[in-house]
Amino acid sequence: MAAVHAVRSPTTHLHGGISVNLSPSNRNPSAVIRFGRGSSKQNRLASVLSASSLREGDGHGRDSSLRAVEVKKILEDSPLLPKPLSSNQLAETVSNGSRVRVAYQGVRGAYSESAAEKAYPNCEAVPCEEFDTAFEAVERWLVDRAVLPIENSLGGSIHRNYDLLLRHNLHIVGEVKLAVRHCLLANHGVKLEDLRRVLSHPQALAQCENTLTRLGLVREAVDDTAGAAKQIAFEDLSDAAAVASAKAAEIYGLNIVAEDIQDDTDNVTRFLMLAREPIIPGTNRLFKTSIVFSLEEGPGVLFKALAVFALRQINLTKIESRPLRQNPLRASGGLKYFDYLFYVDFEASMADEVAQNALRHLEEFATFLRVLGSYPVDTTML
Ligand SMILES: O=C(O)C(=O)C[C@]1(C(=O)O)C=C[C@@H](O)C=C1
Repeated sequence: MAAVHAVRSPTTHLHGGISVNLSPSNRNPSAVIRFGRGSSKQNRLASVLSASSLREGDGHGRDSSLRAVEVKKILEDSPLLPKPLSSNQLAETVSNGSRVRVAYQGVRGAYSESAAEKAYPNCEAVPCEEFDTAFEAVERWLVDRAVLPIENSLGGSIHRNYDLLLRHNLHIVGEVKLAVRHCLLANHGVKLEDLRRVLSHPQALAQCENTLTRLGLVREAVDDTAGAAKQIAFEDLSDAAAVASAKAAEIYGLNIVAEDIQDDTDNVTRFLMLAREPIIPGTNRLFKTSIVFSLEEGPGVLFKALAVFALRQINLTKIESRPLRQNPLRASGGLKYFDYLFYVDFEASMADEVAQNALRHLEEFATFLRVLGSYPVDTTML
């Protein structure tokens, strides 16, 4: 593989984007939560209720039953009262009914922006500089949701997001799969043979390994694919191209020099939808559950852990191990072992008794276990 240089993209902060100062003193949820004046419905309710309390004592007459009907109607219509939750709705709307604000990593034209729009049609997609920032933006109520990549069919896992899932307290409320079709973008007038360098997100560079090697281009890693396109355009580079989407070409006024340059036509990235609250798992559609656990050291312990699913015919769709950072090495019998966290996705809803039994069984020998979310499977790519 040709050399990869780490280069930070120029100004990855676009208008409307988030670059939060993450110091604790900056916790100010009032920046996004507004408490408006009472609505006309509230005022109507208040006057009906005060009229009824003023006339307490005559509460069995015709007047009072009319008032009861009126109060019931106002309450039913009121946006202030929580509506019964349905597991389908929970992933898609915010409680005040306004447009969902969804954080993603990158700048406009990034694949993550398209994933956010696929996950929450009609949302306001909010660009963030880092994955970490997107997590924090949800936690601090600056946005309602985050949509972040977790794995790609060619490049594998996005390890950073596995680690952040554990460090933060968000819940997985859904997944979305996006077909990723990479283009080689350059300034107008620049031909394929003029190119010496290629800029992109490391995952995107890895997904186009064969084409980039064939073209003999030196890889330069930047924060996101669209950021690479932006840099090519803003610096008017004539020896460099970006691996990015056709949408990025349109936004930054670049020419598509080559299309579908990924190593396989089936290039799919899976993104997680994250929220402050979990959704209530259902059994009305295909659900998946994501968990993370750690185990004691010993022969066959991982085999036993995975057997709790096999015994119950539960299909595993993903397993990933990551070093346990706070405690990466464990000493036992004079030896030092690496300590791991295991992330497992399985095809069952936490509403299913069989899934609950499997986790109860796993708890018997896991040293730590957390359910990251139980959410509907994205079946659009099946
Ligand atoms: O750089 C982008 O456009 C992104 O959205 C990031 C990202 C990733 O992190 O995997 C997302 C989808 C593609 O797999 C390539 C890059």
